[in-house]
Amino acid sequence: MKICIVGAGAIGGYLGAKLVLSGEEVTLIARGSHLEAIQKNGLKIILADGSSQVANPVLATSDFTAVESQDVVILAIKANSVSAIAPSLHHLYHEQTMVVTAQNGIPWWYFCKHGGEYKGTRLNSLDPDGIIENNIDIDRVIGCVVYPAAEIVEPGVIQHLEGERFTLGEIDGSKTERIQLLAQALKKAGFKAPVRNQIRTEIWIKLWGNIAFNPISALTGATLEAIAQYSHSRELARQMMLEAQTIAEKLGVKFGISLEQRINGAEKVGAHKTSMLQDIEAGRPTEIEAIAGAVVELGKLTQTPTPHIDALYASVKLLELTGKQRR
Ligand SMILES: NC(=O)C1=CN([C@@H]2O[C@H](COP(=O)(O)OP(=O)(O)OC[C@H]3O[C@@H](n4cnc5c(N)ncnc54)[C@H](OP(=O)(O)O)[C@@H]3O)[C@@H](O)[C@H]2O)C=CC1
Ligand SMILES: CC(C)(CO)C(=O)C(=O)O
Repeated sequence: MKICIVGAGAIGGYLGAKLVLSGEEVTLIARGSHLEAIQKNGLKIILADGSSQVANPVLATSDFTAVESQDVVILAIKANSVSAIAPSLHHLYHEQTMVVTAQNGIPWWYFCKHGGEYKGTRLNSLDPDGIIENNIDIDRVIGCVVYPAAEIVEPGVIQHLEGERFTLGEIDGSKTERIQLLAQALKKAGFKAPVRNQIRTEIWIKLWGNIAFNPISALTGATLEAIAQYSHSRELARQMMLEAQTIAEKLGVKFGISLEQRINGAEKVGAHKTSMLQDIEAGRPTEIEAIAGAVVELGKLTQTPTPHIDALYASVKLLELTGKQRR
């Protein structure tokens, strides 16, 4: 398959490198010193057991116009970067090209093909001007939930920490031939790629942890393990997660695991800095809108009070703002 990874960073780089090594025709879109290092030396992944491999893609570029049409485009840029690249994606399309959203948070397409009273609602926190919706035909979209944890440790080098699962789902829940082909390619590359008919449930289960742990870590500098083990921050996480659960249940989602199991799952990842904390430390914008802003918006839509999420959302937004002022 011809697969283009848009944003070959921590997750996209890990995914892309293993797909290259399994024999897929992979193009990587990256930029800056990371792109230069990939072009010069290939993309190196260091696996959790300390071993490493170098993958040489068909092409590594920052220029969307230099890429030929693809069977699969995997969006592995941060959720807050999608609107900037959406108008360039048409260069990568043929008629059947799939677009896989490999990101944390509520995706911009959440209410597309959804049914019920909120059918077709566009979330302003995610796609205020409709740029994404207008540039990514919804029939191309495949939902994806990212479970691995990884980091760019130096330009051209990705450290994989743990996790192999990329859960997939058509957004209307159907089991299509195209999604099975995609799942097969991911499995051949060594990933777990279950195909689910309720991808929004999977998205909420992942987000359940991110909505609490990512903002708390961004504000305090604490790791997942530390937040889960200190009783007051564990309780704060629980309150945020209860608010999110109430909203999700009003939208028809049924959580198959308990809140305590989800917190314990995050704790087991260990002394890991969340991606939001990594963004704050690097002075980058965060994914606060996809992870918390969208949930605040969904709270208003479903008339669900979200006082704990609101407080953390406001604080991370302020941190971003004052961070920018300091730079
Ligand atoms: N890292 C992790 O452990 C996990 C991440 N996730 C999720 O996965 C998604 C990807 O995160 P992650 O891999 O950490 O992010 P990274 O920042 O590591 O990777 C994204 C890459 O895309 C590049 N990029 C952004 N815009 C462009 C552009 N216009 N042209 C070329 N390159 C571009 C970035 O470059 P630059 O740095 O210059 O902006 C960066 O290298 C996020 O939604 C995240 O929440 C989910 C689970 C775990
Ligand atoms: C913490 C982790 C790896 C898993 O919950 C994550 O999703 C993030 O850092 O954003």
